[in-house]
Amino acid sequence: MASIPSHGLRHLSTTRCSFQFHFHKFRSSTSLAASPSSTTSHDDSQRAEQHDPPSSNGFSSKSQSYFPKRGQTLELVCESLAFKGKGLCKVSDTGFVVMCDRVLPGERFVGRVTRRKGNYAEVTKLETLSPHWDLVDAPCEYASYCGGCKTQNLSYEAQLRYKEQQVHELLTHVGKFSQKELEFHIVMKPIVPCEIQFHYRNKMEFSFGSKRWVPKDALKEKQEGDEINALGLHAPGFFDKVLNVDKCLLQSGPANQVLASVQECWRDPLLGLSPYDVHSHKGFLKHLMLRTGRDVNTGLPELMVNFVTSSYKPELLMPLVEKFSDIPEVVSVVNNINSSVGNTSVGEEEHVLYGKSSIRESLRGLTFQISANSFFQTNTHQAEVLYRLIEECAGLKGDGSEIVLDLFCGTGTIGLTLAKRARHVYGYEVVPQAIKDACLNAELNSICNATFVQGDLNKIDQNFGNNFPKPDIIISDPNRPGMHMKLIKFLLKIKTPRIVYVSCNPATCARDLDYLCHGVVEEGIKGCYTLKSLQPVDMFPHTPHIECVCLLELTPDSQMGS
Ligand SMILES: C[S@@+](CC[C@H](N)C(=O)[O-])C[C@H]1O[C@@H](n2cnc3c(N)ncnc32)[C@H](O)[C@@H]1O
Repeated sequence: MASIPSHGLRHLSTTRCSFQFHFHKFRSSTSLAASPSSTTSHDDSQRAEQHDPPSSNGFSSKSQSYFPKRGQTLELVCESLAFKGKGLCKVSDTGFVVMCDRVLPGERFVGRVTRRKGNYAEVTKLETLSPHWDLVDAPCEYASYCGGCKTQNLSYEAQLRYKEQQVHELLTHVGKFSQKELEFHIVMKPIVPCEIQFHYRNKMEFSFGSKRWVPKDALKEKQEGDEINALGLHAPGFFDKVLNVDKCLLQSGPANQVLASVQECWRDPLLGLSPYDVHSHKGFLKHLMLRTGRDVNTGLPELMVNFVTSSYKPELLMPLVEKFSDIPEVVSVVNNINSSVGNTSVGEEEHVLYGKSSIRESLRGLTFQISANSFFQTNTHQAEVLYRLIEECAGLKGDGSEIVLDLFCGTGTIGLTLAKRARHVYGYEVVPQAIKDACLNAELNSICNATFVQGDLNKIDQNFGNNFPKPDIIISDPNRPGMHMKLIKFLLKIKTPRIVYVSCNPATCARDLDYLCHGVVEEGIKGCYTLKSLQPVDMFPHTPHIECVCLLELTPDSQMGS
């Protein structure tokens, strides 16, 4: 990711196109001292992020007087899946809540208490005594220890059921919505499944590592002379250990072909390649990023291969490139140079080694250009579904009279898909490169009624809103921490007729919906929106992630005084 500027919104002078891009500047508050509101926001965000089970979640006074000791072993049954896909269990007799990674509902197991966290404890699974309900065979050989797909051996129907249940519980406990407000399946809709449950990811990033992580079960099979370095995915909880992976069932077929051909040869001593070591900071190869797009004319897949290395030595990479050059889908090979000790995939320079510098993808009838580091929805198939839902919720009249404010706009994809029915779209985003891409995407699709502004939405002040007309519809699509209290207060003040809140974290989503609908009680600020619908969408099968599209409308009485 590009570095996030530490101050407020800035001008971008790029006006590559003859379009009407005005790069406004809105003043940001310079004082970042924690105000009561920001403290509230932060505390709540932490609670919502961690999803500490609140007291209304079945915690009896009996359970509060009991606390298991660190190191103690307990026999437990997983009751349901909670936030981040952790199994929620209760200690028999006391009802005390413990959370455990990698256990699934119905599974009886022995766990060891590892740490206390607020009013619950975390345990690590030692042994399964009897398996969970809805057991299926996980098709991927790495599923039981790779950090990516935690629920591959849970039937897909059960995965959906638990995701839906989780959203409902968060809305009740964190969002404080009553059953009446939620009117289950009227306001809160059944989750939209993903039709494609494998090969849905258009981007995967593999790491090269000098320390191969071998799961305990596989240790006994380990042979003398086994490789110690690896190309694959980081072992859960380790920044320096890599699980060697020959293929990943979440990425496309051509991407797996490239991964296999790199795996076949990168360790050949004749090539002189070495994995980067995160401790000694020596070595050359850092990451292999594979992105799959589409030739928008033929509809056929096209692939970008991005090698992230610690220095620029193309002569070392070219023999690798030759190994997969016969894969027809590969249309672009780039090399990002990241010479810093940090291990991110964004380089300070980028060189094209073969073919084009970017690939393309189409979404909702528009064409988007994707370069190595630009943000694009990771599941293209389901993004089509998600964006259709957003469009439906936005409910634009289509007569070109309405103003859309697209907050956290990334590369402008949501705003641009709405632009043809709007008078004007204003997009706000913190990453400068994303703003550049948004302008480029507008140009590519001949969209002239869009303005993209770079700036930090966590640092807005009372002047925010002075540089654009009052919006008729606001789209807000923040990343996992949700919206800052300053933005919540702006939304409560501006009283826009409709907000479409798109969230990738149901915990912070529930918190923000509570503020918008019920108010910021600690500060005596009233809520002014009504939750009209909340639609969970499964964008990432086999993982704990849940996306939600929420429609909020201004509560009729609140319009007065706006
Ligand atoms: C979930 S993505 C949504 C992107 C876009 N709406 C889309 O659908 O492709 C969240 C976006 O918010 C941006 N972002 C994160 N924090 C921000 C902040 N404080 N101010 C403005 N933008 C921010 C991220 O860079 C990212 O592009």
